[in-house]
Amino acid sequence: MALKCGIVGLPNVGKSTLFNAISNNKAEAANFPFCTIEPNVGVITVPDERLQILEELVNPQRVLPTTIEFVDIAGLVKGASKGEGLGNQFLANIREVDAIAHVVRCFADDNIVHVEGKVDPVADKEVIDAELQLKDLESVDKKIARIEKVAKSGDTKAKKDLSVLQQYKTHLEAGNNARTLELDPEERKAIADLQLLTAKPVIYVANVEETALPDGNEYSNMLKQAVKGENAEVVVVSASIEAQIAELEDSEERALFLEEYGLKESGLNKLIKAAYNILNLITYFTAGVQEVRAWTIKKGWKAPQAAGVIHTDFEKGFIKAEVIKLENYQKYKSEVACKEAGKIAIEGKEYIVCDGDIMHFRFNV
Ligand SMILES: Nc1ncnc2c1ncn2[C@@H]1O[C@H](COP(=O)(O)OP(=O)(O)OP(=O)(O)O)[C@@H](O)[C@H]1O
Ligand SMILES: [Mg+2]
Repeated sequence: MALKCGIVGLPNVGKSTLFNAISNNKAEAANFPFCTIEPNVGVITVPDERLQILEELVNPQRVLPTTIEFVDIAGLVKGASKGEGLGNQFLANIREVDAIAHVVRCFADDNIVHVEGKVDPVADKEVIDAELQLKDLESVDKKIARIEKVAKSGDTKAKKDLSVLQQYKTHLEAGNNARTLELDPEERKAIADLQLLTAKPVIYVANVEETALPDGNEYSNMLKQAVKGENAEVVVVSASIEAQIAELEDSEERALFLEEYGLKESGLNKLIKAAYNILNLITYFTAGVQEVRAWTIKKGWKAPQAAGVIHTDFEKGFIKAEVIKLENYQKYKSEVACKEAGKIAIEGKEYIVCDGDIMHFRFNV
């Protein structure tokens, strides 16, 4: 389950700087399978301190963190929904991602050209939003046209869908993002096939100058204020600082560097955490002498579905799962000791996997 996060924003706001910082990390952490993919996609490992805990206890041959893909998408300009700039291609790229990291310029630096002539994070965000909303309106209108007749003929499902679509239309036309329309999940199914761009979860990345760290500046505060009602996260980073952090090989050096700027963690870490949070993702682990590994699943997934991310056979032939809680593993130090202490739970098909569970699946093929 490779999670994709698209980096979106106006031109020249720091998207590539951020992406390059992220890609550098990829070079440092080459420890994952299938690392060669298209150049505008960076696969990065998700930092997780629990992996170190397990590594010390299990002493495996290798440790494999889970990964996230970041996609550097071309800058968007006014009129993109009508094909300006890279227009449609760019929007198709966004369609494919699970979440959007919307980079907003929050640094004042006269040397860096701003496409709109002045730094105004709220207006900038609205330019991007408006383009995405126009594209979404197009999708909604198309579907309305498609089902209108059926609805008129009395088909109940089409009638219901039509009413939901019309609500989205009104909402989008009023300059709102689809994600802020409050409907129940059942109703929302009417737009599921449309993959609306403004329905995707979003993280706003307030790109500030380094002197504004760690808490941000007047611009990032304006942005935070403006997106309050959106159920979105705002992460304050300085892309230029991230690039410098990425160049440091040594983890101690990095820690010192972060401390210097009053940061507890890198912006990249903050971004990853925000993405996990907004996408409702959790991590479980497998731990054996050959390999300790982290796996990403959605909150609420049952054991067979969770097993399926390792291999489809695990899901199809699922028999049961043996589950150890991390705190028990830490306390008893080994699987054998956990077993003796009665701390391995045998779970069936209905078990809902929890964040941090150490799983061992039994299956037959
Ligand atoms: N936090 C920051 N403070 C100061 N300057 C920055 C900051 N972040 C980025 N910059 C500078 O802004 C300029 C534009 O950055 P970058 O090329 O990453 O933008 P972009 O969003 O990728 O643009 P495009 O959409 O055109 O590809 C660069 O000169 C970069 O060094
Ligand atoms: Mg760029």
